[in-house]
Amino acid sequence: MESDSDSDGSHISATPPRKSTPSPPPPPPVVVSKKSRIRIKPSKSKPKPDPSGSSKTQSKSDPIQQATLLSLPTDLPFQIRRPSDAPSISYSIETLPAGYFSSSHSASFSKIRRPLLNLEPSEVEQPVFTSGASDSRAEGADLRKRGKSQLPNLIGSSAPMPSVKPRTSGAGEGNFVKLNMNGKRKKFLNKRGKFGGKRYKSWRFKSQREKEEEQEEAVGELKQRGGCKRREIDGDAVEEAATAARKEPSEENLVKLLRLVHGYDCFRDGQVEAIKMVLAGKSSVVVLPTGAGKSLCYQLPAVILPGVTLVVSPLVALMIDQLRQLPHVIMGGLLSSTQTPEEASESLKQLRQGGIKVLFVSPERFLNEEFLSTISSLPAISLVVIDEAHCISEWSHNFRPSFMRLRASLLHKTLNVRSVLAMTATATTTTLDAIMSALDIPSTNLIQKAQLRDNFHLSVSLVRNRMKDLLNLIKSPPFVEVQSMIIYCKFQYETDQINRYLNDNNILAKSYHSGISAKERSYVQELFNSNKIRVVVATVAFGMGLDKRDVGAVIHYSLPESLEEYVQEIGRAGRDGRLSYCHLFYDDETYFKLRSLTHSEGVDEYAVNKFLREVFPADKNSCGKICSLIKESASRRFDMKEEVMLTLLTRLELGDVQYLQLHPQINVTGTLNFHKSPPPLLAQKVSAIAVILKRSETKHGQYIFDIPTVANDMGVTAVELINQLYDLKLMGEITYEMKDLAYCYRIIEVPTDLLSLSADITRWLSEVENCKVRKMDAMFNAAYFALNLCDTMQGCSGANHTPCLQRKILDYFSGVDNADFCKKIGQSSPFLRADIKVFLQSNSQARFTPRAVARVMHGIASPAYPSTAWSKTHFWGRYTHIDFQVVMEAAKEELKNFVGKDTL
Ligand SMILES: Nc1ncnc2c1ncn2[C@@H]1O[C@H](COP(=O)(O)OP(=O)(O)OP(=O)(O)O)[C@@H](O)[C@H]1O
Repeated sequence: MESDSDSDGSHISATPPRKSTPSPPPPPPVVVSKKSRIRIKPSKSKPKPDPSGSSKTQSKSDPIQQATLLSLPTDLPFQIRRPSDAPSISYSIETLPAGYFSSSHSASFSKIRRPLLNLEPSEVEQPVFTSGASDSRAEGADLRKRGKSQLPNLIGSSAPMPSVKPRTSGAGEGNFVKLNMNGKRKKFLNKRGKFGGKRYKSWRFKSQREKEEEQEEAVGELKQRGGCKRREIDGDAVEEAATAARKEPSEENLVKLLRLVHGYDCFRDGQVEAIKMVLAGKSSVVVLPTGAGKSLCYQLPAVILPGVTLVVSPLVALMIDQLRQLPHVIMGGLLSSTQTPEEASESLKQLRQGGIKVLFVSPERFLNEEFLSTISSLPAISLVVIDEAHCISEWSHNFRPSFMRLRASLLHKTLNVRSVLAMTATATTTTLDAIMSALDIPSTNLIQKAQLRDNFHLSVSLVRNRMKDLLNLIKSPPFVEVQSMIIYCKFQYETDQINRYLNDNNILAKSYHSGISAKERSYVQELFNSNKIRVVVATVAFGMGLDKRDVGAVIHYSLPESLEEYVQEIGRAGRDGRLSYCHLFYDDETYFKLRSLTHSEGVDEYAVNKFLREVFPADKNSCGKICSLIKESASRRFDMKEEVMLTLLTRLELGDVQYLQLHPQINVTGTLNFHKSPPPLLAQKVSAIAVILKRSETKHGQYIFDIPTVANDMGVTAVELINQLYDLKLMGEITYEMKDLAYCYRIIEVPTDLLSLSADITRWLSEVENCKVRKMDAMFNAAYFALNLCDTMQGCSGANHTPCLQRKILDYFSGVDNADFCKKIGQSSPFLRADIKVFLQSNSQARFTPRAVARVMHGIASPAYPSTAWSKTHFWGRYTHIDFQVVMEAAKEELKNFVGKDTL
């Protein structure tokens, strides 16, 4: 999810020849300027290159796309209406006829309304506040067409678990289109006539292009669902069964409800336990394997419990998928940063009015005052679900600082939440401890099953000629029989290369990574789901939450960064319970590169201290002030990735002492034009304008100002100021633009001893960095062990390494540390010091820290030393095989010796 290996690191080249090259340009000066925190002058923004590259042209001439579009049904069951006199908000609500469900206990069954959200599934929810003034929204996905498959219960032991069925050629059942349950044909009701199909309630004119995109997306959704019709649901029966289960949550009553709501016959392993725990109001952690059906553990309670269920998810795309997968009796909603403020307000309004039963939110929402006050004013939050709960822990493979906000104190005390359900498929014992302590969940409330399904056939091989090896693998049994497969790569450029290579070899494939547009990504997913392509070649960006049941194989073209990542990714295969094949290619070189990348977020005490000095102004009276840190420029100044800065700020907010309070990210540089009243006249009426006139610079008749500065003067929050400006804009008085996305915060307490605070934080960050390295080593060692050291008596044979890999994975999750048997990484090199010396001499105009030098030697780009400039040096990536700490130590020594240099 968060891993930058999707985008970073693709620059890493093989060790270049030793020859002298021209010196790269010096990095930006590493001088801290206080002015940089509050910027008045707008910086010239360069047009950004289209990350999708030529994807648009490509998709137009794409034969698969053309074929798909040509075969579109002409009688699609939806209409698109857009009145011309519409304000610029856009959402759509589906309303079932009143009385479709009669409910006495809550609004949840009275009608089913499904908001159509105008949003793009971006990779990660960004905690951003965007002004309505400058919004342009991507097209929405139709979230209503969610045909629910009715499938045999194939995974889990409480349910009848068939012996793992082998995958036969063409056995792909397709996704989502299973309609047969218990051998009986279920009735499906086409709601088209009844509900008038899809009704877009949209009050804004959209461009022709937008309309086309919207149609394509809706069609995609329909196709993704395989044109599946809805199951008829008897609302009264659901209501009756829910009431019975509320009164007596026996397994019998729960199964009755399960049949009605989900169409399944029995629960899978762990589900009943989890559901009973939730219904008893006990907070719990559920650790079940991928594809085991964790979502059902909150979906069914949501039908039974009277209040709202909040589901916190790390990815917007994941939230959208989960919203789609909600059973039809549950009214779902979503709050994400991709919505306009109006859309978000509409969701909150619906929430307040009882129109939403399950709300998907990003953890960043817990920064938003309006959201928090709405939540705390609700009569009842029955349940908060934390999906992918490992994100809470810095010891997981996917730590999200924003998840730190979800602590027991906030959830229980401030928001009065009844119980919390934390769910994950991949948590080590250390991660689990961290989750349980953050959420205050007793160990008795842990529901944990084996973290690996038993329908995987795992194999490993050493890379010789990677592309050819891959092709041979796909063309030989059992992979040649597999209808639907995913190939995971580390770098975006690899996915594109392999995609071309496979298509050249008559294998229908598409690549998927965060560098292509959201629209194209969902298009690829749609082609895959409808079995129009056989292979998706993807980075880590593809996968989480992906529930295509008939994926029969996952191939790792390069090593994952941790066993958690490996387990998550192979977990996309075999979700139909059949045997699925997972092959891993590995080699030392990739391991070295990836191990280097685990150091890309490391920082030194020096940088942390510099950061803290800028976060906390020298001004003694700064408590209570709103400050901001412009992300892009600060990232370069401190040579810190944006995520690292956010981690630091979150720690300053949520650590032992609360030094600051984070606010939503906003663009902090405003440029204002007056249109009706003369500025001084308007200033007499509106205090915001008076302050802006006082605090702004004028340039070409425009007023340029810093939003936090004006907000501080007015004694309001930045968001309140923006709302005032927005009102003036609607009145035609002004127009404005905002830029320079920044972290915003209010200072609560200025630390007295910055030095020791820096030392503490740095120690913590370096433990996190080491933890990542250990994860990488454990992954490599498991593969190495399977191939080289495995005791074949344990059941491994030939290409089958299932028994030993399974054991390694389970040991790893249960905390058995057996990763130390293979030490591939070098601890010394005779030429290292000499090379560093030459490097420093040939770049004498630049300033370095030991870490900056080690990064160059390891081929790791950083904000102040970008690969565009530094990968040209022939030392770039030359020492990936030597431990990063060893290189850093050597750099420290050389910097000390380097006469005339600031050794830092
Ligand atoms: N009791 C059940 N019987 C049959 N199918 C079930 C049952 N429970 C869940 N499923 C189905 O199993 C599939 C996987 O469920 P879900 O997406 O909740 O898995 P998950 O545990 O969240 O997996 P991941 O961690 O990989 O996201 C879904 O299609 C779901 O409908």
